[in-house]
Amino acid sequence: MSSLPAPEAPAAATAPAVVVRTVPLDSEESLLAYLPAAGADGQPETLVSWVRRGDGLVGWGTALEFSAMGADRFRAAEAWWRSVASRAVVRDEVGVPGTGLVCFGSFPFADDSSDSARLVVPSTIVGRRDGQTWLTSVTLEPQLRPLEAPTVASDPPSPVGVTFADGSVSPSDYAHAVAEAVQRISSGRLDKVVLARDLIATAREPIDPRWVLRRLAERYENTWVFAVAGLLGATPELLVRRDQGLITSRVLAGTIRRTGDDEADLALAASLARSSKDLEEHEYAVRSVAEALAPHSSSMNVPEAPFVLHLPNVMHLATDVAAVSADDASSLTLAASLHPSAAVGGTPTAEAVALIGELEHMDRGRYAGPVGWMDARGDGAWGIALRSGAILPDDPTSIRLYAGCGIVAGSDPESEVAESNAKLIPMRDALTSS
Ligand SMILES: C=C(O[C@@H]1C=C(C(=O)O)C=C[C@H]1O)C(=O)O
Repeated sequence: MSSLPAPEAPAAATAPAVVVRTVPLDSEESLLAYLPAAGADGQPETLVSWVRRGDGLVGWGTALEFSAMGADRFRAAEAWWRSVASRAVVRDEVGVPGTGLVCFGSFPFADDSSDSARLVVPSTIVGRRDGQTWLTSVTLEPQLRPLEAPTVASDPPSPVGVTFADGSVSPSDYAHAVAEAVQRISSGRLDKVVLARDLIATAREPIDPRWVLRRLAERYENTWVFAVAGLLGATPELLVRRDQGLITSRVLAGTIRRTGDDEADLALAASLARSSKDLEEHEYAVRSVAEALAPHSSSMNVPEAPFVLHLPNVMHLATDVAAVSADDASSLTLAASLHPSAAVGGTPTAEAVALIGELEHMDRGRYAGPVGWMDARGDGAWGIALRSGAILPDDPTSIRLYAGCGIVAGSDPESEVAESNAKLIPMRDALTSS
């Protein structure tokens, strides 16, 4: 009888035990102001952020990190996190979602991406929820140490001499891909596919992510401003949040560009809310989220009609789905079961993802994948990494920006190029304006 291969060592045996302490912090300072400048021991990619309207989490330093690739990346990350959480010694004097042990994560969109999923446990975290601020420290030392209050960092320098160049998909390549997708949709093989393109921005000096994050937070208050392992952005789309038994998701699909004239924009918002092309695109996205959450929920509220979400650059049809959690699936497990939603993949999912692989000619990396945070209880929030860019790992002066659009039977290639340009505005402006 041939012997079976030895089972893999359980991750719990390898994840080191961390000591975690959370204390209240008396502060009204903006969270992003705490992020330290990159230095010899603080490379820019160790900064993490998940901030909206002043609340959220920022962190720096790396106590632990994990990476995984391929189709198994979510499961591997979840297993690692459980092992870390089970071995952690935690003293939490605040006790709300986001205190105690917390990781930040970012996942590639595609199973075959050459990029890897990352989970990071920062050594210092400053968080705020409903005006209550706290400080968390994570160490590998067996002793609890007294915590030092974090200091407000100096203002980050603005990027200098930024130029933009086509990435792997030029606007005309993109228009061709959209036209081809419309044909495939007309031939009945699928209903919707989301196609994306990229742009490379290059500065004269390494880009300070803190500059970008501050600009995004100032201008895009209806978004979550995120940073994980060099991926930065301001996403208006919440894939899923689990907060003490309540599950929520903000689904976006259906977009119109803003003109800058408030009255004209109101008329456009009304036309978006009536547009059958956009309502159809939106319906696919809402349905994909409701179906994926159903097995984990005891009751769910899906509003019948979307509202219009106003951002400075675009307006979207939006639906907030709410559900009561029926099992102990963590926020990451929920995010994994929702990914890729029809907002960034298409309908049906398998056909759409295959068509993206065929027509897009680009590795999305972690763009359009889940990005967010999770605590030791599994509560957390995961956005879809949109309106974002990834600092090139081997060239910190450059960042690859991405934008995509949902394509349905009625889509027009030139309008989709224009829509993708509008979706690039937040990151372009954050890199160029003073
Ligand atoms: C794919 C992106 O955005 C998604 C596509 C949308 C659309 O096509 O209407 C709207 C919001 C997002 O779900 C992006 O910003 O890159």
